[in-house]
Amino acid sequence: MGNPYLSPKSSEQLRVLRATEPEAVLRVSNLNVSAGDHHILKNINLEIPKNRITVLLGPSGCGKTTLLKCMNKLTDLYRELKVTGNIYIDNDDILNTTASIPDIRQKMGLLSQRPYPLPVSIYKNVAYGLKLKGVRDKKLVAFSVEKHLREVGLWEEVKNRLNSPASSLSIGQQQRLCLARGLAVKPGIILADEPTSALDPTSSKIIEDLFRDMKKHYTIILVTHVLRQAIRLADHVIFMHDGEIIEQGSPEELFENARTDKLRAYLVDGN
Ligand SMILES: Nc1ncnc2c1ncn2[C@@H]1O[C@H](COP(=O)(O)OP(=O)(O)OP(=O)(O)O)[C@@H](O)[C@H]1O
Repeated sequence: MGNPYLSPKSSEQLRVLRATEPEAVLRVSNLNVSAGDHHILKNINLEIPKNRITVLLGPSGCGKTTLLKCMNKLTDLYRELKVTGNIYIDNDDILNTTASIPDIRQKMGLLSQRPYPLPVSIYKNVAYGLKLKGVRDKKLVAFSVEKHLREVGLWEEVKNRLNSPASSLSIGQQQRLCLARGLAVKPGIILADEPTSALDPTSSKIIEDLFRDMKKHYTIILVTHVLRQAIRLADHVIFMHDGEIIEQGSPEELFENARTDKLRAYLVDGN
């Protein structure tokens, strides 16, 4: 029996909505991060839907990168950071698990603001990811290198110079090479921290188009403070301010029907 307060139509709409809602691949529960007296992340609770682009949006210093760092345990590198709470990936709480850090990180590809290719050839950059996965068969490595370079739209541009140093590529190409390297370890989730901020408009568009295409196979969590990029790409939006989640939901809910003054102000002037 349906809820008597809902009209039959909205009850049906809800049923359809629930049936089509993607499952969550990552769940954050009561996450707090502090450095001394500075409470950087304040009781964060969220779910990341599978095969969607989730955009973490908010003014500079609100904690977006720190949240991303918690998700692949990069916070372990900063002894001054105290992290408490739970982050569930595949029902395993990565903040309180016995799984090794490499095992956890293999589930996630990380794309940072600037590309950091390894100081080796284009080929070896992608092969490195496969090596990490334990792939030794040379034919299989060659097949996979091509596959992942194709996946990021780089194959045609580099197929005749695979042994050239990665540093000989343009910054936009290097960013796609880093993405290919990350994809080679078969992550389910891509963490992207302002991945187009160092790129020219053409290279940025290539990355944006890739993300739209990649969400068929991957879950993407994208940090950006470029509002137009968020509007172009987001399926799900999390708006943060001063270490807190202020609003989260669909782009329509946040961009067209903001409920809080903080989000409304941000949408007007980005602050
Ligand atoms: N290791 C650290 N030690 C002390 N403070 C830190 C540390 N890491 C981050 N912070 C502080 O936490 C706050 C959030 O930083 P964070 O980089 O997560 O913000 P952000 O929203 O990603 O900012 P931006 O958009 O400018 O990159 C900032 O005030 C920052 O100075």
